[in-house]
Amino acid sequence: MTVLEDIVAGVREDLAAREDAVPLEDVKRQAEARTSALNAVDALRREDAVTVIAEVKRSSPSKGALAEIADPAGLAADYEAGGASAISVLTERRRFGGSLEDLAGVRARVDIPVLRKDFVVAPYQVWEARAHGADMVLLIVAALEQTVLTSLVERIHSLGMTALVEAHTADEVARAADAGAEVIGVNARDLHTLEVHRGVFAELAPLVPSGVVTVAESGVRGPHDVLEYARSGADAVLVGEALVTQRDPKVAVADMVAAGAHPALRAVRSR
Ligand SMILES: O=P(O)(O)OC[C@@H](O)[C@@H](O)c1c[nH]c2ccccc12
Repeated sequence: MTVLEDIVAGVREDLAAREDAVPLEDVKRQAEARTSALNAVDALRREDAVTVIAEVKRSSPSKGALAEIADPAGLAADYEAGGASAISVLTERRRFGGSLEDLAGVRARVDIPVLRKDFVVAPYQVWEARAHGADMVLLIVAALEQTVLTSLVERIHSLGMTALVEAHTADEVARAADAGAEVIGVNARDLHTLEVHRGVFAELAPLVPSGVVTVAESGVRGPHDVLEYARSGADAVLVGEALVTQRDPKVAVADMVAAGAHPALRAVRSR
């Protein structure tokens, strides 16, 4: 069993328990009571700069515990103040220490789009995301059959949200595009082995259809990596570990945002 398969098995067990506890009809009612989702595509695509999606993540399967994060909403507010364009909230419990409460708390605190970062395999989780205020939902191509992927993208879009569809190979980029993704993430981390190869982004970014927002995920250590991903064609970068482990996350985000707005990038981005 790969790491990804192991995580998804745990997610399915937790999902079954929630489905028993809260009927889908109730989740739908909560989702419908929410104000409309924010437009994540507009927030992430900027003519003149690479945008930063800052992540709330307590631990990870590769590194174990990263940060306590007693106040996820406060951390997200710091990210927003530092200039982040969106917030990613891990809601997976077993390996990442997250929850849907974290998501709702962050949503209540910031005015920028919020991503539910989890291993979404069923429509129930998409309704849950909206019920807890998500504007964006992550879908991992490697974890989903194509028909399921396509129907989840449609469900996310029909609820007014944006799907961030994550790929790690050329074939997965093609599948993400075929599924109707408006935002495609290239994850430098292989979720089967957890190895990070930053070069994967530069290799795959040219395969993302024009007009689709391109997100570079994982492995950003600081502003220089933001610049590097930007030069390789990223519209946005998604950063977790390098932010949650900083003493001053607001300053850390601001430094990355500044790197993404570097004047030298304008020439690259206008090509
Ligand atoms: O902490 P990093 O290396 O900055 O990575 C952030 C993000 O890309 C990573 O958390 C991630 C990317 N895809 C995922 C899928 C599930 C869980 C987590 C992830």
